[in-house]
Amino acid sequence: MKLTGVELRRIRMPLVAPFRTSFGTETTRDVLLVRVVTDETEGWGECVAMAAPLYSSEYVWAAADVLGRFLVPALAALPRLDAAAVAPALAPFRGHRMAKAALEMAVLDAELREQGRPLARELGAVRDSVPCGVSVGIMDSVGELLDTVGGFLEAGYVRIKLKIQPGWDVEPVRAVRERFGDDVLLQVDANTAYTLADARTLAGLDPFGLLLIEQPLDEDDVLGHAELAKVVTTPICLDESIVSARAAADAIRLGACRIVNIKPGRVGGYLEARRIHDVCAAHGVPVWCGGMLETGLGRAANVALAALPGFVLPGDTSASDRYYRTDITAPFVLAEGHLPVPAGPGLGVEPLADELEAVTVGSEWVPL
Ligand SMILES: CSCC[C@@H](NC(=O)CCC(=O)O)C(=O)O
Ligand SMILES: [Mg+2]
Repeated sequence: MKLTGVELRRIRMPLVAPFRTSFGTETTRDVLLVRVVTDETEGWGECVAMAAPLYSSEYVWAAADVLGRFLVPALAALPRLDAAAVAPALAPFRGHRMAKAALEMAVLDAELREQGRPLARELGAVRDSVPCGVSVGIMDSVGELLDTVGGFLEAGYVRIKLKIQPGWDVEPVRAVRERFGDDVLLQVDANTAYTLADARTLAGLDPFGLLLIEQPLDEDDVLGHAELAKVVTTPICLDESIVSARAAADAIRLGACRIVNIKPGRVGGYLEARRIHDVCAAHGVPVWCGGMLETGLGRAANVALAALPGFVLPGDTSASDRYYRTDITAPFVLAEGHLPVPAGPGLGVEPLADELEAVTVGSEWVPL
């Protein structure tokens, strides 16, 4: 393939309801899309960076800048373009994994479309549908939380994840257990809101049979998670800390986690995500696919990834209507708690022109 054009497109997608975590409340998703045009076809990538650097150091304006100023020109200089060449070409530029992931995703989509191959098959999928969990934000009251959880269980979600923070942890978990019973698959996500001094509080979650406690401590505190794992019996799962296959191997060997949340955007792309899957499988560590409120483009790729053999826990791969009234692709609709793995070439989905235009707030072609 020869790169002939790259479009950076900004869209704004209002959420159906505010989504509150320990680091803030999201009401509208500010998304950067990357469209790669080659001499043969085109492909789409989605950057998962948030509007502000609150989940990680990346944010959407910085991603757009580093793509336009450094990453796309580095790709344009390649004599031959394919997805495997992207990460090595971008390696000299430090960090910016979410920006790099979006560009690699677009090149991968274009390459696979040209070859007529589905992403799921390219990654090594073994399933044609995946069981879906759902992430539930921090609420103003336990009553509101119980109504929300009840609605998602009604909708068929097979696993509930509750966002927690100091002061909103044991009580909401206890209330969900008391209302919906012990059989509901239940886990929590702290988004780094605790410190080792909170070990006792976190151990207070142990009686509730949670699948895992996700990223209780700071992204950099791998040894702290290993210490915490000696006090808390619920398995520790890492998200923000796992930025690469090497980070996954180190965290597992240090005893910092027994489960890994894989997010392709966080780790630099779907090819690195597969490497993390393989490292975890080699260590007998279960993985699941995390989410960053993706549109149908990222959702399609995440569902394909979640179909790999090591993804044995339901992921945050919820239906389009969990966050959006109207998606920019054909919506992902939950059927008996599952989403179908796209079977078409590349991502298997593409933006719907009218829906995409309706949410577009900016577009620029990067000079090659
Ligand atoms: C705005 S919060 C994004 C990061 C968060 N993601 C989720 O909770 C799942 C979001 C989704 O369903 O896409 C996480 O730390 O796992
Ligand atoms: Mg998380």
